[in-house]
Amino acid sequence: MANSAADTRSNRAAVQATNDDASASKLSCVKKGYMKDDYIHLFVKRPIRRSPIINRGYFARYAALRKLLYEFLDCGKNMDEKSNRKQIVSLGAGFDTTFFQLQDEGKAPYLYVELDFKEVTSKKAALIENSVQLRTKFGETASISQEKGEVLGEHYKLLPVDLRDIKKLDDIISLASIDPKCVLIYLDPESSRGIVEWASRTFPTAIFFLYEQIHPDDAFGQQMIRNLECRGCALLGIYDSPTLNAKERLFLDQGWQKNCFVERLLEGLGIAVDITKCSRSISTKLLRGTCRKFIAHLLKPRKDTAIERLELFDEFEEWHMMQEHYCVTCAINDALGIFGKFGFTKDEHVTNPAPETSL
Ligand SMILES: C[S@@+](CC[C@H](N)C(=O)[O-])C[C@H]1O[C@@H](n2cnc3c(N)ncnc32)[C@H](O)[C@@H]1O
Repeated sequence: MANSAADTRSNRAAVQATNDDASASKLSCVKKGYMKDDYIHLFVKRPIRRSPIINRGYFARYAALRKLLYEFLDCGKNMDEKSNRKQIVSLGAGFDTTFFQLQDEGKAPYLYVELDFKEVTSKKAALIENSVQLRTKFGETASISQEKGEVLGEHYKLLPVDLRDIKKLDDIISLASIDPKCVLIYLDPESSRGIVEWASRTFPTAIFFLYEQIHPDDAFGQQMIRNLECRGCALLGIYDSPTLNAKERLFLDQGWQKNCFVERLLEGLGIAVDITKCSRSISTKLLRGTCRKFIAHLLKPRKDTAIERLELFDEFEEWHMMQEHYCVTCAINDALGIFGKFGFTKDEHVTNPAPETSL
């Protein structure tokens, strides 16, 4: 679809505003104790308290990405330092603070590149420039330009680009000095064939991580689409790959290697439950158990936070339905053979349990 036609259906400003929404939701989670982030408050003008179900949804997304991110950073540890230089490219990075957190944890990759619309990167560059806490993360030699919407440090780059402009993406790769060898790319919320194909062609040793919506056609899905359209953010890609299979095809057809996996988070973790197979009272009990296991899986090995005790929560059916409409795609190109069995570990299975199962 031509950019201008896509822009009419999915308003550019509204799409950019999803970033403010994401940042406010993250801050809400941080304030409730779901996760730690010492920086996100610097990017939020008006803090909002989100409902428990939204907090949990955000936390799940954060925890899933974090789990795979750490796994990626740990891959190839037996290689020499130079051949194992990891790079992360965040497509539609918004005001994400992962880079700052990884630095504090001593886990920052060799290069971290963030891309977004210029309107967003300019605001981010301004916020970085005006905060000592953020500015000092990039070293003495870094240059920050609000006007260009750029931050250029030795190990971090923030650059403006419209992701639909594939030719520009190639220019960005050379501008950011990205070595195509080993890269983690993640994208949300909108994917397109062009970007998936471009990434596969450009990076022979890479993992593409994508977290996004599926099943636009059932009642919950239709409501989800309506809500986003009302805000001017049509999910332009969802009808093109509305199911797990279609999502897998999208990546395989665009050249990603076969060991790509696409899963609903619950299935990825081996804790999916088919609630149509149990009575209502049992299903509530099961869903509560699934919810608990879901969080426990995502939190491993962090055992210090009992997420369940943070907020009163009893919307298990709605939570389950919501999770059924999001999936994680991890597409892998492994020319260097370093990713092995990359992915979620499925060590606990509760699929279609017998009705008498107690949790
Ligand atoms: C929901 S926000 C997510 C921000 C961040 N990744 C996070 O998790 O907090 C989506 C971001 O994608 C950006 N985005 C969407 N379409 C884009 C495009 N065509 N080019 C550049 N950025 C885009 C938006 O501006 C927005 O900042």
